[in-house]
Amino acid sequence: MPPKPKAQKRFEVKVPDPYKFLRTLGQGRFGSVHEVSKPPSDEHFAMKVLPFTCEADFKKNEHEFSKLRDIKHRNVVGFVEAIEGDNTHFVVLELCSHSLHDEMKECRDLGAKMDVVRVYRVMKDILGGLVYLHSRGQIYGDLKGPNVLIGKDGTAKLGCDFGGVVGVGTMKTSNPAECGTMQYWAPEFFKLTMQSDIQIGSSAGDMWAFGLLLLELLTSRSWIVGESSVEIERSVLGFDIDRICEREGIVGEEQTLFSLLLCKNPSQRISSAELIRSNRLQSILGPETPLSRFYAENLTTTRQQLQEAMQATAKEPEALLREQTLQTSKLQIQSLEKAHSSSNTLPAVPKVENQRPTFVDITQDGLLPTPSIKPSPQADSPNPKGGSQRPKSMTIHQNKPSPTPSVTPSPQADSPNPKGGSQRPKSMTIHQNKPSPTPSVKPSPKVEPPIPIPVNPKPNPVVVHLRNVPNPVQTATFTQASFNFTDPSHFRVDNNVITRTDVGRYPSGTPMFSSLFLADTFSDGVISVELTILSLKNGLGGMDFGLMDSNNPTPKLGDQLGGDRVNNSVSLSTSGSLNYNGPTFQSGRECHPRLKEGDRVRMEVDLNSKHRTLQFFVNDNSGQCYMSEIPSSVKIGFTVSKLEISFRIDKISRDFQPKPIPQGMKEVKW
Ligand SMILES: Nc1ncnc2c1ncn2[C@@H]1O[C@H](COP(=O)(O)OP(=O)(O)OP(=O)(O)O)[C@@H](O)[C@H]1O
Repeated sequence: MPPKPKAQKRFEVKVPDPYKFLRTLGQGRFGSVHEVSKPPSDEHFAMKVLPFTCEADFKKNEHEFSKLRDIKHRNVVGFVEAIEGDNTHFVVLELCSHSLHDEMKECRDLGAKMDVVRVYRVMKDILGGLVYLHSRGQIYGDLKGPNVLIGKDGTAKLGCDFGGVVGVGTMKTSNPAECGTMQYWAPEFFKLTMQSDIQIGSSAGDMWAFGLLLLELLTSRSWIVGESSVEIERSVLGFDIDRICEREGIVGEEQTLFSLLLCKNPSQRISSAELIRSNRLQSILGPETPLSRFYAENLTTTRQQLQEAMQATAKEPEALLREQTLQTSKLQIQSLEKAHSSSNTLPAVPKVENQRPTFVDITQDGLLPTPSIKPSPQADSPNPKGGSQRPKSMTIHQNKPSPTPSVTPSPQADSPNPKGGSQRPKSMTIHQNKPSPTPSVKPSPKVEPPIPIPVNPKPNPVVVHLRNVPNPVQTATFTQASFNFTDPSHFRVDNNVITRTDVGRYPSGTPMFSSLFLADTFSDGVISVELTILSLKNGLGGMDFGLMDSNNPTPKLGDQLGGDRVNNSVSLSTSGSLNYNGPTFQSGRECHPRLKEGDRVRMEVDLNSKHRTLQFFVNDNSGQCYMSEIPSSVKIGFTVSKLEISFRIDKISRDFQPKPIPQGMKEVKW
């Protein structure tokens, strides 16, 4: 039995009246931060508890508060009051939802980059705060991700940092460690550290840090590295923005912006006022429309907000949203099709021998009366192009032993179920239909009448009326309809292509993971699910493909298959790592190279073998490890990040001969 984790003690922090302690938000270098309420009002605040040990510290704090009292700007965290306690200052501040660093970390954990529109939106807010401070002759002095807080409405704000710098004056100290964060120091500051009473920080220094932060957000990595101050100094002085732009493919207006921000000569560096006047950020963002503003601000999609945003463009909201997702996924599919048909790399259409597909009722959560389905004559006809072209529509059929004498059922398909109880059909395969002409997608931004939800006119696909689904998806053409969506509003399902549809529709900080599962529970047999990654939006999207113990509750928004909130689950993530959260430990293990667009991923689950194994194949290649002793009853599913991704489920098969585990392959025990 693994040792039980110790129950976490809950510490109540004593806060001055009339405030009431609610919870601890975090710990900084100079004190802790807590969420507090102020009864009888419903308002919540952040309270920084700053202990002081000497008169000098006390005076320094008081001096800083006096300056902060005058600062009122939507892009600077609001200062409410400071209360003096026993050797402690309690500083009451506007409560924010999280820090920019949290957002960056969320993306990095996924191996993804932050959405570019979001990056520029945040940077515009930060610039607003800097312009305000600089225009008052003040500097910020410690600009970095953890010091940028995100308000409840998604607005970025400069945090009030207490220590060597407070964002309200020049920093004069004999201890460089107190002066902001060395990694964000402008090159000119390093020349000063030899002096005993150094002055670090200037408005030009803020702009250097601004450029560095922008670069970090766009490229999802830190460019100034080093453990010691000597190493950091070497890294800053050797920093070459032209080379970085070349390496990262940063061109045009963006490159110009970086060269103006990250130029080593502070007198040539663009000032905050010049930058905001030049409208460079705006030109990179592109012309704003009410809708783009709406998306960019990542506001919660309430129907009212959406309609307000739509009124100006006089479009029907659902149609626009639908149109947008449709066009994106169609364009993605088209371009992939082109690439695939020219490179001939797509897998051949699975050919089902000895079995004649029949059709079973398909319902979603038992809600749907199944439309009558007739087998299409195309379903079994060979692909005239030899399987190299992606057919335009696919269906999952479930095969039953056919009464037709000419059809010999597969021996596995009819073999008695050793465990007796299961009524499931023995084999389930997705068949691909003949190519049909690709619907032409007009790239024109012109407003079209509402695009009807695509209901394939051919008899094969089953139309699933998703219930209780907020826009944009009310109906989806989906065949393996027994997909049980955790929250279907996050996905569009179109001919087995699953696309995350809610990109950019949530306030920042909203958990980004959403899951969907095959409704079947698998308790025996050999099961394989194969999918193709159609779009990772240049590496931005992320997905976890795997299984969990069928006794698990359905994961909630924010839970990630294989992640720390879904016990007894395992997944292969698009980073290529096998993530496992089991009864004894949690781990991530390198299994495959990072997945890319076009990759075919197959999960093979063998519940019949003695050790119940699980293997992932990418483009038919085995990974570095496999899993054994997986639960005896599992649910198969996906967790998709909030970032854009789409993938196509190509095949679900049962009861075939599993691939043997290669000799010497690393075993990961459940
Ligand atoms: N106004 C606020 N609203 C919500 N959370 C806050 C607020 N201010 C700070 N926090 C959170 O409290 C934690 C501690 O913040 P604090 O500013 O004290 O330190 P820090 O910025 O993390 O580190 P350092 O002290 O090195 O600057 C962080 O997680 C921060 O995001």
